[in-house]
Amino acid sequence: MTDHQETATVPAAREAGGTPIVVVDDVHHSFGSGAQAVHALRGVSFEVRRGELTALKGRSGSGKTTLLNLVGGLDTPTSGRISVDGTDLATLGEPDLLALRRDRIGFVFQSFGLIPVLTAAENVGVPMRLRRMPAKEREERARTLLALVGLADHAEQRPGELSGGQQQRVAVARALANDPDLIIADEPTGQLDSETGRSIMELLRAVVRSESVTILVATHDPNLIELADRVVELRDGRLVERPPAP
Ligand SMILES: Nc1ncnc2c1ncn2[C@@H]1O[C@H](COP(=O)(O)OP(=O)(O)OP(=O)(O)O)[C@@H](O)[C@H]1O
Repeated sequence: MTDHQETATVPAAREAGGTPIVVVDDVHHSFGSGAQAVHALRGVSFEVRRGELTALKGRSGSGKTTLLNLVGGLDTPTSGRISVDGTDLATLGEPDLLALRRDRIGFVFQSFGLIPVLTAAENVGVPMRLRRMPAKEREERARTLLALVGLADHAEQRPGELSGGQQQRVAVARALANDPDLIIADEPTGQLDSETGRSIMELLRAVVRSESVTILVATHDPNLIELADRVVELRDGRLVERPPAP
């Protein structure tokens, strides 16, 4: 862990005085019931501070994806509370959750999730289309974002014509399309070689500053964790507590 990092226990975050954009409070989540139930999260509490890159680390099966899905409003916790930007997700109906996911949160996945028949620019334009942004404005913003991620010359290429790293750059541009407050990234470097993976993390690091966005990224790659401002570690569905940084 580098000097600037802290572990995101709730008291540490409060002491440091940052405003939280995500508050996870005693969240439990199980899949199935009875003897077959899998308790993926067993009482997790932490905060994600605005304007920071928080890494969520933990071995395979520790509950990272489950937690990201809950924070992104893709699933509802079995118990406990999650708020994003001051709104308790439990108070939102499906249309409001949909609007939150569309307008306030950008998602980046391990498998890129691009639409193969669309060009890079059209893929970046998809979230803006869903918001009914006029075509000209949409195209201009898609090009600006592709330039931001270093793909100005690749706007007309389809995903199959791009490398894995380039595809993930398109996905990062798409996640930024609606100017979100928060980006949730689940193992964004999992399908990339280590050098390309590091360049994607450096890109995420850069957009935290340039686009004033907050990022919560799950990864079990120790090399990538050092680029985070703050690290949250899950083990068997529980947060690993560490003493506060000196
Ligand atoms: N839909 C589901 N139904 C049943 N069990 C599930 C489901 N999704 C996840 N689990 C279980 O919950 C636990 C946590 O899984 P999760 O995918 O959140 O872990 P992870 O840390 O993201 O792992 P990985 O790094 O492999 O993606 C695991 O035991 C997993 O098998």
